[in-house]
Amino acid sequence: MTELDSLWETVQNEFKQSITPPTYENVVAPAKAYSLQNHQLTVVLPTDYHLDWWKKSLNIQLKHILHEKTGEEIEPIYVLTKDLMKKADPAPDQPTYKTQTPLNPEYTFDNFVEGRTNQFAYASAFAASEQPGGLYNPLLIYGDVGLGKTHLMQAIANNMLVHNPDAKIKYVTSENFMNDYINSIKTGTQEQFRQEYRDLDALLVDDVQFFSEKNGTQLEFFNTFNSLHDNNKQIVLTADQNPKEIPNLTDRLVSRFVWGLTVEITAPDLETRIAILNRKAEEENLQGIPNEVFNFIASKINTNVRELEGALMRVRVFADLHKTSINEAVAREALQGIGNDAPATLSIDLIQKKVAAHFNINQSDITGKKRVKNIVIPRQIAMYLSRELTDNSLPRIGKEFGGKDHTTVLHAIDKIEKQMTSDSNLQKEINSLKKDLRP
Ligand SMILES: Nc1ncnc2c1ncn2[C@@H]1O[C@H](COP(=O)(O)OP(=O)(O)OP(=O)(O)O)[C@@H](O)[C@H]1O
Repeated sequence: MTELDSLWETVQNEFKQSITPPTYENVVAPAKAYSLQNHQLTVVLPTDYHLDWWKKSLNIQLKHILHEKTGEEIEPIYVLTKDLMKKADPAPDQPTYKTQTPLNPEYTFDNFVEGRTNQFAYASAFAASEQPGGLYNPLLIYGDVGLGKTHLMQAIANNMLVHNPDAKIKYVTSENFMNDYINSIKTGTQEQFRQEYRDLDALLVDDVQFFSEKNGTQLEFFNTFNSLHDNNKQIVLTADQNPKEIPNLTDRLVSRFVWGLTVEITAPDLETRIAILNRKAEEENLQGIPNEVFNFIASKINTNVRELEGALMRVRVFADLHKTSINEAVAREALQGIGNDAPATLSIDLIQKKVAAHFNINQSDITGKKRVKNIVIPRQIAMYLSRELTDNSLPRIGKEFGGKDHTTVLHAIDKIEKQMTSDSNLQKEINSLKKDLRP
């Protein structure tokens, strides 16, 4: 039994205990797990009726069980058997390189919340999808885990398919690519492999940092890349860091990766996190959640959007189990020990001390009134961090900065946010302070 089979058996057993026998027999038992890749579990279902049922009534619980069993936030994707057959279509005994991960239809530009830290990536991805093979080729999106790289990458594919439903698009992880390549060597079917990877309108490869040290695969990918690029076919790549910093990637591959446009996504700021939570609640049909709940979750989970979604889901399941509506107290209880406990432990005082030490000035300068540049900027940064890393209100922050008005705080936050979009050194400095404050 494969790991996936055994996980799916556990999942089905969990459902068995919580739903009625007829629902189990008719809806859960016929569902099969097809693949688990890239935090996405593909579940294959026989009919539209099953699809509807899983999406509307079992989705949340499935996510919850998967999280409990694996410790990870896994997104289920539901596909119909007939659609999967169309996609895979394997001829007997013949390896096929079409066994790509299906696209998640929910990963669209419409479902993506734009904010300061992902705006550029969003705009570039959208432009690439409107004019594939054009200026932004390849488009490489890089950033930490769970910040929306795969979402944007698949949104490109989904949008290309809206314009041209026959477009030949392949979405794979770099690991898939390597496995296909190795398989083709083993079975002497390299020609078929090459044809299938090169006869595409767009190739999307997730997590190219995985190519590190895999020299044979790098060479094969280099050739695939050149062939597609020479024919003006769109290439989209993601990585967890700037390709120039990925160890053991050949220079020529790195130079190809950065040929078109390289864009970074960084962790969303507080406002974007709140907007994302609102959007997710809407998508899940959760109505009437008070704003304090969104504020609380967003200040607790401040790095990874996947975890942000997971936290909202956890609060929802917790409220369901306790048969209560979602409020701040419920959210606090449900998320105990999850994310950072910044609101409780990280004080404005500590932020001021750290920022002062970092810039070699006194804490009294930070809270004081001096208007010289080498003090004003650290002061504004400290205000910005107090808003980002704690759940203190603007008036409260103003008070702790020597009794300043809340509009002064707002102005400082605004200024730092704007400056960060054009000044990557400032961005790095603030990220390093954040890490220091919350290791
Ligand atoms: N700005 C956003 N708006 C809406 N949803 C988002 C946004 N950013 C991320 N998400 C959601 O967060 C989850 C994680 O995103 P995604 O899988 O694209 O991250 P990633 O950067 O590819 O992570 P990894 O490196 O782990 O693969 C997805 O469900 C995605 O839809």
